Amino acid sequence: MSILICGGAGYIGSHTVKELIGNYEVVVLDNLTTGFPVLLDEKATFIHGDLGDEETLDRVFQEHSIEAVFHFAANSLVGESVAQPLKYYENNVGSTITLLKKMVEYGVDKFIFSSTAATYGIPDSAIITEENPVRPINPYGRSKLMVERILADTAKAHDFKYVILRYFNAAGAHASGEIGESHDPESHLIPIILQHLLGESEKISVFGTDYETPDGTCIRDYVHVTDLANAHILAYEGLVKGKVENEIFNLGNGFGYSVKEVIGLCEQISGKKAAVEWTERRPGDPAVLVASSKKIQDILGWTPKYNLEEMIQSAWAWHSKSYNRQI
Ligand SMILES: O=c1ccn([C@@H]2O[C@H](COP(=O)(O)OP(=O)(O)O[C@H]3O[C@H](CO)[C@H](O)[C@H](O)[C@H]3O)[C@@H](O)[C@H]2O)c(=O)[nH]1
Repeated sequence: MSILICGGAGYIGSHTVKELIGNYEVVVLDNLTTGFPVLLDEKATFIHGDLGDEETLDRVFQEHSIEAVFHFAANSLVGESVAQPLKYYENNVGSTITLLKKMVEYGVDKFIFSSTAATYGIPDSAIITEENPVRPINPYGRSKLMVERILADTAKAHDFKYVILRYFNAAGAHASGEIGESHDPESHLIPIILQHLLGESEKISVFGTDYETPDGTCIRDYVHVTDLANAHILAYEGLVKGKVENEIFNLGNGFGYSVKEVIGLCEQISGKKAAVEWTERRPGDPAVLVASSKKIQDILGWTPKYNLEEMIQSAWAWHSKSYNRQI
């Protein structure tokens, strides 16, 4: 039996494939629009295709004995989702419906879904639990929340069970140094800072300095991508063993760092100084997002192993090695 990884050539998907290989057969489905061939693991079977395409899915489910699906494939940029909402609803919601229809048709009943802290919107408590109200403030968050609702309905109607993982800010690179975080164009804070420190850009921009936070910049909860990857495997094994069914879990380290603090740590680890431009707020950004991950710790025994310094160290090792490579 194999696990199907939709989006296995992307950042979090590729790190999860690395953790699965050796213990599980892995099939990766990716259309390579935001993923990179260089992140693909040669020990996994790769299918280049779109999960919104029924014929591709027929082929995947007919040719492979799929036991479960981990679904990472999505557009995930808050700013872009505000400018191009229909792209987000079409890809993140529409294509997922096609995938779910085919899973039901072929009797594949286990689903691990990549959701996001963006479903909470502007939280009314400093630390966010799964009980917090979900009021997303951008189309990206709304698209993920819509899928969460669709999963609940699907599980009521069909032989189908799921775990939803709401990630906070994924960061860091694999310990092997073989894979790491990259987007094209780069959009995420830590790679933007590290690429700048490697001389790829003249300056970095900090979006907003007037938030209600101690230093005025946004606070986020960063969680190592390998810790996220391991949470998927625990969730899947929990479904198999009947320990969990149709649950939602936050994934974060429980500590908030401001944009200024992240820049400071990157400077410290790289030994280089950043040129910073202080600019306007970016639409769709809440001031503070920090997770309580107590629920997944209690139920599945997940504990994050890496702190922010280690995330940046691993990311710096990967970027220093690979920034010249066309990825
Ligand atoms: O050049 C930059 C890039 C980012 N930021 C700031 O740095 C923080 C982190 O920004 P990222 O773009 O790295 O991450 P987000 O918090 O916007 O988004 C992340 O968390 C979200 C959940 O809140 C979603 O899951 C999303 O996919 C994921 O990338 C934000 O305050 C952002 O405004 C800057 O100041 N300058």
